[in-house]
Amino acid sequence: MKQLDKGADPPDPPADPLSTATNPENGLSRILRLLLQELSLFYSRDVNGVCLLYDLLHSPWLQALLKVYDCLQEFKEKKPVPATTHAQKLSQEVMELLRETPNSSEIQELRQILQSPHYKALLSAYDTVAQKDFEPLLPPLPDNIPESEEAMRIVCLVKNQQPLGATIKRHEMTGDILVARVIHGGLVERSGLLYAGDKLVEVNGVSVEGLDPEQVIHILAMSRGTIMFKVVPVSDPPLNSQKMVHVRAMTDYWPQEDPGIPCVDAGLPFQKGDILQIVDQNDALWWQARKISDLATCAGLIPSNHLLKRKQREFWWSQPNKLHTCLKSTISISMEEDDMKIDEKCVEADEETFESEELSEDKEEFVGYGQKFFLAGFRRSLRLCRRKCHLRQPRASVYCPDSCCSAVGAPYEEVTRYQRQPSDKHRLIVLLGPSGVGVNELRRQLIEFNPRHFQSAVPHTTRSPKSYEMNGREYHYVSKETFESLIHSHRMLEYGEYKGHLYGTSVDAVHAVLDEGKICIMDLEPQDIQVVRTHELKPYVIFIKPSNMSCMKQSRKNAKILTEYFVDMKFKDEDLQEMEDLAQKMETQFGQFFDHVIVNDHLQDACARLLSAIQNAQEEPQWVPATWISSDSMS
Ligand SMILES: Nc1ncnc2c1ncn2[C@@H]1O[C@H](COP(=O)(O)OP(=O)(O)OP(=O)(O)O)[C@@H](O)[C@H]1O
Repeated sequence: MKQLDKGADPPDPPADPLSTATNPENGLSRILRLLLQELSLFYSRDVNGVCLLYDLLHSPWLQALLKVYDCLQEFKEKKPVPATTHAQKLSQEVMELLRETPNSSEIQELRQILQSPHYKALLSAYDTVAQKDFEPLLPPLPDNIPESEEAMRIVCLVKNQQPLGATIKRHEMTGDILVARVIHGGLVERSGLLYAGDKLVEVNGVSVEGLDPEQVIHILAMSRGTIMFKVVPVSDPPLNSQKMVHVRAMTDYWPQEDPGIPCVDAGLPFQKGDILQIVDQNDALWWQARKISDLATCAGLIPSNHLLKRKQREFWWSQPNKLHTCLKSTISISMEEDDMKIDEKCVEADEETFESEELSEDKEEFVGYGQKFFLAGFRRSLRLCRRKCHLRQPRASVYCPDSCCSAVGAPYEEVTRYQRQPSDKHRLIVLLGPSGVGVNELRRQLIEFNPRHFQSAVPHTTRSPKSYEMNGREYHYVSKETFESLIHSHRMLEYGEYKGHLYGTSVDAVHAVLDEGKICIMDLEPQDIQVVRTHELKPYVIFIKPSNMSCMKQSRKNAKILTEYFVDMKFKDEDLQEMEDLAQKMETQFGQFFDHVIVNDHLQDACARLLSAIQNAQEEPQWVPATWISSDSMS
């Protein structure tokens, strides 16, 4: 922005070239001009910020914007009528005249413009609007309408490629065919002519009395062009005064596989994690919703919260062999298998050897921005402990607080848009993925890339510090009693036991990073996601996924899997296959919690995508559980 010298006289406000077009008494441009005059008095006195404000208000773009606004206001007030209702005819006349005029480059250009299909279409649209020629042509009313049919309404709809957007049903007692529901955004709803509850009497002159709904649907399906309905209107058309609600689907739903749906074609399939806009909850069983990724389409039917919960429960009980989240996670099973597959020829080393071998001090420390930084939270014991997460029995209560049935959980989670303000703490970044996919590698790369911006929380342990370690640097060294009291007071976000010692990350350790204004990057097992999903931490969960097998074989040629043994081993094909299987299980079981998915193929590409995802999470509006925001306003 151009700054003026302080103390200098401000330039005169520019002449208003559009003043004849705007109302000089009410226009915003005029108010702006007066404001500029006022400000010019302060300008010479160099009052703080006035120069900046003056320059802003003086900027040509703002002035132009306000003039456009004034013109639109004036246009609105004038309620303009079309200058002509026959623009196409006028254009043809001009073409005739041009033919008689001596040729020049301008005339040629004008002729080209008038003949271009876009221009012709524009004039045709203009004429249609000017002549108000867009109402459907209604057939004449029949002459011999009996007295008793006075309450009937004749509705004509012009069918296009899309479905009509309404469902019908037969009244259980009277056998009447009724409009069951009108789909939001569909042809029927947009026409405003038919309502849920209207009784169909005739369709295209055919009486529907005694017909099955399927037969009526067949008549409708066979109809082309205009369809005429004779209906007895419902006495009180339902008013849609409902608030629009957004939810995250916590489960998949396939209408084709649901025998209970009233109309399969009207069903909206969705997958866990999809954000849905619920536009109608009038029906206790079937709601209407759109996917946020596809708001232009008309709404579809989805089971209500109550109904879907019932379906989930029935599904679960009918499939006793299917793994249930509250019984045992798929992850812990694979971990056990993993343990059993370890090569027996390897010689186990003691923990001390691991600690000093795997992360010698030069790996934990690095210099960036002329400063020494320490990498906490990458120790082997802690990572191996995470793998043994199934030892953490008490965590099951998070999934199954009341009974096994409640573990099915709410099928929809209400969400709202959240935009982090610059003064807010950063959102916690959670990385998760199958073991060996590269979560720690990516986390390390991020921190090394910008240690002043990214940091891991310092974990807690009950093991005693080694001679070269410092309390609060590698770990917070605490007694078993202290650790357990942190667990019982719900201060541990994740924890586990490894070789007789407890390891874990506390919520306070995460806050310590966030309080420094940094972004805390956390590596988590998926079953702990629920614990970190709080309004205080507002975690953004990024799932790190392996790429396809051939790409993995290529990229992991020199990579090593972390093992419980002294030597880390190279990836074998079975390891990569296991990683892929585990990734799939994680997506199936926890995909609803993932805010973003990154395929870790080429390390540098994956890092770049991770950086951009984190930036978006902190700076762009995101869908978060509505409870996070309401608890913000309450606090
Ligand atoms: N994109 C990649 N290309 C090549 N090698 C990679 C890539 N990502 C990670 N690696 C390597 O793969 C190995 C395993 O990665 P990492 O230690 O980060 O796994 P992890 O997901 O943290 O699992 P765990 O915690 O079980 O060790 C490491 O040697 C790492 O350098």
